[in-house]
Amino acid sequence: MSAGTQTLQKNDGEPILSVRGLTVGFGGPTVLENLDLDVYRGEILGFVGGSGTGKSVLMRTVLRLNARQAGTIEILGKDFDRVTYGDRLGIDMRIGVLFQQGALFSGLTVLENVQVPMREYLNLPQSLMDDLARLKIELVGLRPEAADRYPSELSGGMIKRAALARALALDPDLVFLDEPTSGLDPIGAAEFDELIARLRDTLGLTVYMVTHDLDSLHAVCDRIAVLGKKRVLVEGTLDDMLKFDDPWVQSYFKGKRSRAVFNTGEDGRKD
Ligand SMILES: Nc1ncnc2c1ncn2[C@@H]1O[C@H](COP(=O)(O)OP(=O)(O)OP(=O)(O)O)[C@@H](O)[C@H]1O
Repeated sequence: MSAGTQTLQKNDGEPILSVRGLTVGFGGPTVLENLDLDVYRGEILGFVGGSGTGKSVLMRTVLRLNARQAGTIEILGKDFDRVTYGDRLGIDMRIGVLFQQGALFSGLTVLENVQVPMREYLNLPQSLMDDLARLKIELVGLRPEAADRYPSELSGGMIKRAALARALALDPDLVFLDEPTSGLDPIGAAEFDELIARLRDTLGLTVYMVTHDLDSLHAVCDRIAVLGKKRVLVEGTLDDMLKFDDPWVQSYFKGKRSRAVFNTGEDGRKD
């Protein structure tokens, strides 16, 4: 770990993702600098930070969609810089992603959307892909009829569920969720949180969730990581956040809204 990141809660589990000394920029000032982060197998990690701090850049870099200037990324036990083409394919198949707006293909039905990763990576008969896709659709709590609908015919909550079904198409070990509850009403958001927790428990998923949603952090996240000053300022439990001496972290976790969600007093203690 570089000196800048504080890990207040020691976690003896196995990291499924380990980032060290990561620096990313786009020609101007760097967006991320000397960033360290660990995500442990089986956990739900909530990733927070102010707007524009680089949460999406980090996620995209870990997904190899952005270049990096420095640093190492080890994912599912493989160092990015030392992987063969075959390793990369293997890694990609074990990672699922839910982008912020769902990013479904508008010209494809839900069933066809869920089958996109299957077509890309597997060579299966159509009837088997149909069965598998219907299973995933059921798994995320959509009714069977939703399979034949187009994205424009779905509500916001159904789009998120369909996108999650697609992210789960290849039975991944690790899923990245970019603000999964944004745009959902509080009931829809709470149901989605429950779904994430259930999938983690039943499928043994590891979940990396970028979120602004205090309810989600409280309800389902085992640990939280905070991005600020171009790096992960602190990783740990909610209690660790409440104790961490940084103005942004303090106002985020001890502000009026947080106090209502986390049931803490102004001093951060549980009421
Ligand atoms: N491809 C790119 N080229 C140039 N600058 C970029 C690129 N992608 C992101 N940035 C810049 O990186 C910074 C971080 O952006 P990013 O989208 O990661 O923030 P964020 O933390 O996800 O914000 P939000 O919570 O608002 O979504 C921003 O200043 C953005 O303009």
